[in-house]
Amino acid sequence: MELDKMDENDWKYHGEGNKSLVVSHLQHSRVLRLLKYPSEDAEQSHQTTEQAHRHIQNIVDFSNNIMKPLLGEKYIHSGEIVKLPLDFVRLLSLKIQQERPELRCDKVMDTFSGCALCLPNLTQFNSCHFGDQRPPICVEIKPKCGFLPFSRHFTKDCKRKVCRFCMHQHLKLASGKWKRLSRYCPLDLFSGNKQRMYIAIKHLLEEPQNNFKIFKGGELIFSCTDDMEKEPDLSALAQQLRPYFPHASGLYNGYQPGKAVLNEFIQVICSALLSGWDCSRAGEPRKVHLPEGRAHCEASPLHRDLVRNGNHCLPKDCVLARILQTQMLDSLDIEGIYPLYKRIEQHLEEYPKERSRLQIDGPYNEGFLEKLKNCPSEDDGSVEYAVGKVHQYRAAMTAKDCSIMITLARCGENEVLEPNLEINPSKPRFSYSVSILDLDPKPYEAIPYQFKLDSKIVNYYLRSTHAKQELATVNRFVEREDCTLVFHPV
Ligand SMILES: O=P(O)(O)O[C@@H]1[C@@H](OP(=O)(O)O)[C@H](OP(=O)(O)O)[C@H](O)[C@H](OP(=O)(O)O)[C@H]1OP(=O)(O)O
Ligand SMILES: Nc1ncnc2c1ncn2[C@@H]1O[C@H](COP(=O)(O)OP(=O)(O)OP(=O)(O)O)[C@@H](O)[C@H]1O
Repeated sequence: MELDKMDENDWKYHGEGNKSLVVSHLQHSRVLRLLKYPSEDAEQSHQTTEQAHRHIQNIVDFSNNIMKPLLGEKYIHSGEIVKLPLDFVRLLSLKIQQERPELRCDKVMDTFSGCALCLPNLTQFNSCHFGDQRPPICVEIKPKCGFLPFSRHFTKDCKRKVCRFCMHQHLKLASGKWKRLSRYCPLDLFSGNKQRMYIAIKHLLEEPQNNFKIFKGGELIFSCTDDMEKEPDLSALAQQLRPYFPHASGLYNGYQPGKAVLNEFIQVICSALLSGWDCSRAGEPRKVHLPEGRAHCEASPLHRDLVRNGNHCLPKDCVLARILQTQMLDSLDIEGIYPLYKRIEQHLEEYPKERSRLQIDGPYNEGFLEKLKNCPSEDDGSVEYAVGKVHQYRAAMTAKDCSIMITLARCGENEVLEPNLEINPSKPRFSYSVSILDLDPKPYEAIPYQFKLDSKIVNYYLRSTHAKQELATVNRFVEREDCTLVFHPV
């Protein structure tokens, strides 16, 4: 990429989240990830070139030096900072504006600094591939938090029974963020149990929200649409996927072939999520077990027996296990972290110069990782303990908000693959690559906001489920009253 010859016509809109916007190159397998600002005060709130550069450098450092050792080198592409010509960025911003989804237009792309992150396009296969004409399929999953927290600091018991994602759904529905409740439960996806994982992915397909996307040849073909009332078109998706599962189309003698295609597709995703074990090592892969009682969410629509009696563990090196273990660095929950945050704030009031020694705002280097890893297991009342726990919490928060990209390519019929590239020898042959993206550090200053949000989510969940229970009781009572009238004629 020649930075002095950048042409906006070589790039197209690819996607965006809350904090960044991504464009992809038309020929090369690269993307640019640019920062975003709230549109109402973009002129005032934008960062100087130097600040934006520092911000993106922090993202790269956090990804490289903190998240990579925790999640595993092979899953992570941290990218490199590039300085783009401002004319190019402004023209690019104008070019892509009409393609942006309405729900993201409360923010504008950074056209002031010229700084961006250049990354491989993970929706495409980077190695030249495999004699098959079909373009690669890429599945993006934002799995969210996969365990029930445990902490003696809880003020509400329901946090031990219902996971944060399922509780949050009620608040999101009430605030109008989404129009339907998702039946997806992260604890099912992270269970390692194939039946539970299958159903979790099925629920993501039925209601993708911002947790599930599919790309074909780098183009988005399935996600939540701007018209949130509209249900996802699974028949159209099956049609798109049919060429990858020719065998499935013939199943059931043509009866509901779309279902057979989606069924096989889900199984391939499950296999990729559970893969990662080095086949060359002898013996069975080591497993990660969640402590009993922390892997079952009472709000999951799955049948209790399936959840309680199945086999629930993850192969140790699979992407889900690595993400889950990092999420579980949050061992105190926000209710335990908030008092430690206040301890740090008090300390910094007295000794403001300590901010840099304690690496509150970075740098995200070996020193930061040491503080995170060597945090004492018991609270000795020190600021060092508080800082270690807060650093752990922040890495865990990043892992709770990251996304997994699984890129799949069909192998040509006579292809000979390296053994760890093949998913399931008895099924259609796919090679795959699994990556983790969006590993930005979560700001230390956001802890008070997270504390308030947590209590809002829990209180709203309790109110809305109690209201429903009361309504159900009243309905039952009214039904009984109806019966009384029938059986006691006047
Ligand atoms: O708080 P949550 O769980 O709602 O997560 C936020 C996400 O909402 P979600 O629930 O996934 O729809 C939210 O995603 P959306 O903008 O809703 O797609 C962001 O990822 C946000 O992170 P950041 O502030 O941009 O760094 C996320 O905030 P963090 O809590 O990870 O900082
Ligand atoms: N390297 C990549 N290759 C291909 N697509 C990418 C890449 N990085 C990001 N994307 C796409 O761009 C979208 C937005 O990127 P990203 O999730 O990093 O944004 P964000 O603003 O940080 O998200 P969040 O809302 O979680 O804070 C992703 O959902 C993904 O579809």
